[in-house]
Amino acid sequence: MSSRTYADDLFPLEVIEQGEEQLSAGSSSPSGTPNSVDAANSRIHVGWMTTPFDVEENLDRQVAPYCTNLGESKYNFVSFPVGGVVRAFCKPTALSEHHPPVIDLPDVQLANSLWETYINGKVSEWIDCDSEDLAFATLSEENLLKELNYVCYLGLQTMTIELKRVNSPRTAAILNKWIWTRNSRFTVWVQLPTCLEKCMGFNGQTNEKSLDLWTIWADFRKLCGNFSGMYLQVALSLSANLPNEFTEPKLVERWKAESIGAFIVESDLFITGKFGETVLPSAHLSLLQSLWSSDSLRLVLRAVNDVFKYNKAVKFEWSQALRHAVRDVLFKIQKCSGESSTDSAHYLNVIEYKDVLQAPLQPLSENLDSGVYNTFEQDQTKYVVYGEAVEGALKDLGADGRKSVVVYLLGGGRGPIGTKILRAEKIYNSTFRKGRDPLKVKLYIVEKNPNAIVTLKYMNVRTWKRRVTIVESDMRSLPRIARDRGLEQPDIIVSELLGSFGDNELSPECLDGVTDFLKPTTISIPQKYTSYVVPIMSTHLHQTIKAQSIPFLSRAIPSHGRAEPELDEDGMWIQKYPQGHVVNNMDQIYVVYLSKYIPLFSSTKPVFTFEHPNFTNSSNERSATVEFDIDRKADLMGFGGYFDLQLYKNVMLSIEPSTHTPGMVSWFPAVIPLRDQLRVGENDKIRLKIDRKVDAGGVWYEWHVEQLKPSGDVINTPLQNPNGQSYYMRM
Ligand SMILES: C[S@@+](CC[C@H](N)C(=O)[O-])C[C@H]1O[C@@H](n2cnc3c(N)ncnc32)[C@H](O)[C@@H]1O
Repeated sequence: MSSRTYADDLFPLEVIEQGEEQLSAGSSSPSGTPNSVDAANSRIHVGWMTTPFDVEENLDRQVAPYCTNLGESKYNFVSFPVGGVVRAFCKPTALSEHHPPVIDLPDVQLANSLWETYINGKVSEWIDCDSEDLAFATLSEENLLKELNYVCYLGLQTMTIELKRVNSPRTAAILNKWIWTRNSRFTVWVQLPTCLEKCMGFNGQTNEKSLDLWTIWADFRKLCGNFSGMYLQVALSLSANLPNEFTEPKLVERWKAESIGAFIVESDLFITGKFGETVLPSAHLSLLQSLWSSDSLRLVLRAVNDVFKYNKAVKFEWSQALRHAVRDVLFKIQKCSGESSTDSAHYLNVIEYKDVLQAPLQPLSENLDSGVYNTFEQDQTKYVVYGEAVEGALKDLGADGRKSVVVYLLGGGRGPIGTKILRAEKIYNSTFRKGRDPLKVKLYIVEKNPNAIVTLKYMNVRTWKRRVTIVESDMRSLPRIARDRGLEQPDIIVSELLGSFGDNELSPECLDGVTDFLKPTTISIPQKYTSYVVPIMSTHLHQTIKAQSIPFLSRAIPSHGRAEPELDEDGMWIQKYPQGHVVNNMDQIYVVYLSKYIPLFSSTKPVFTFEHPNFTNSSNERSATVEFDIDRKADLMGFGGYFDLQLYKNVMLSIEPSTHTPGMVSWFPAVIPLRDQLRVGENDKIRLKIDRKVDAGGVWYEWHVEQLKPSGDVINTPLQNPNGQSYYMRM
């Protein structure tokens, strides 16, 4: 017995090497680097779609040698009819008395693991559940179910079904029921042409003028209940003529917010490049490259004639041309964006957080743990800029020659900003006092987390030479404590109590609590912060938020809403969700390192602004209406939320995309979801109406969207998070 495996037999490692050099022409990547030809061969998976041109006698029983042949031409998998080629390619007209050939693709010809890994099951071409011929539609439905069952029987991981029509409600109904109710998971690739003329039912009438392929797909996935993009994906089949929606960037972009599983490329698309190599035309190449978001996407070659049936070399050229088209894409994106290049980003490994939902911290009502503080502290950028702000304030105050400045750090955590304040004193003295009459900073650190106080005391002895007065207290009690203990009033208060949406960690409420203790001249660092929003599209995020569920043993973990867990009649603790779990999921604000999304407007717009000190004691309740013009058909999932922070004068920190502080990873964007995706159209106006409400126990946002159609029609989405039932920031 040799040590060869089944897989080696099917897809041998020995491959035809001619053409490699030619294919690499123009590439600067040395062989052996992550994007070398060899690496690309194993990293980028190209499949072969079986068509009637492949059919040979007994092919349905010769799957193993057939795959081996394709493996020699560097195809990693095959999209093969799940019922076999005899059944798949029979003409609908030839279906004698509505009896199609039976499924006849014996399983034992391949090991189970090979079906799983190497075969994508293709639904028979003649199946058309939405045919106008109702008897044929019914026959198709029955047979689609048989093939879905056979996909499960073979244990395939992926299958492909072609979307043939502008409207496919019956096909969607079958799939919708299947994916939601069957306890067998495989990924469905919905094959969609990139030209409307290929869709049955399209006749170019005026009422279809606004129809596009994105809408056909978006309607179909909606009919499938927007099932998880892990299991329901679109496979774009690139056609020779690409309509506007696949060339105009703002329309192409929408696909970045969808779950794409594969690209199907027809063999007649290839042209000869300037070195005589096989390449894709530039429009197709740029479409493919702009949507190539991950090397786990699949490419599938579909031959459109049998001219090259026995020509392995040409098949090989096609597969390599496809790999070549995308092999450097991610490498270049990472290089351009400098992703993960900063020390902070590297340490935090931000890439791992892509599209992961995080609940915003509530550092006021909950005590942070050491690990969370440690994570904050990796982002040196934030602390450096805080240090610069304090230097600016010391310079201004110190200009009158005073000998001391009283600084309170409010919410000190483990003290990193304290260290920056003392360093600012040193820098100020060496720059402006030159060793004469040095300015002394009297530093107080106020912190309400008793655990962090342990660290602060340790830091005081070890690092700050006992220069710091540590006050273990909620800062809102500081005026009273200061009176009792005779503490001096601050010249400067420094705090960092900000969340991804600015005020959502209750900085305004905390800082208002110390106002009585301030001098009229006290400087607050920060002086001001503003939140911003932009409408976003992301089917993936919508699905992810909706799909969150609570395991039994977590049933009493407190929600983020107003209600608290209670002891149930059965003696077990439980957190109740009278509003329903899905509403609870959708009515919260999340923190997300956004990746699979697109903004639907060119810039953000401001929402709420807070200034400190708030000597006039003005209310922290807010109400804002933020309006955006929509320039394309899209599904609005909600809003990306950001903030910027004016620390002192022109010293700023920002996560607002156009002014983002370089290298700072302390805050990922906030996401304010809508309960359902809202279909918006070109020239619609959407208005986010958002309130910040405050009561004795806490703060919450309520929001909804008003959609104004060009016709004058107005659609209102339901009010979200009424009374803070799902998201309530406790004081
Ligand atoms: C976001 S953390 C920042 C910690 C630290 N300044 C840093 O930048 O690493 C906010 C800190 O403020 C503390 N905090 C929040 N509200 C407070 C309050 N009302 N009084 C005192 N400390 C508070 C929290 O316990 C936490 O340590």
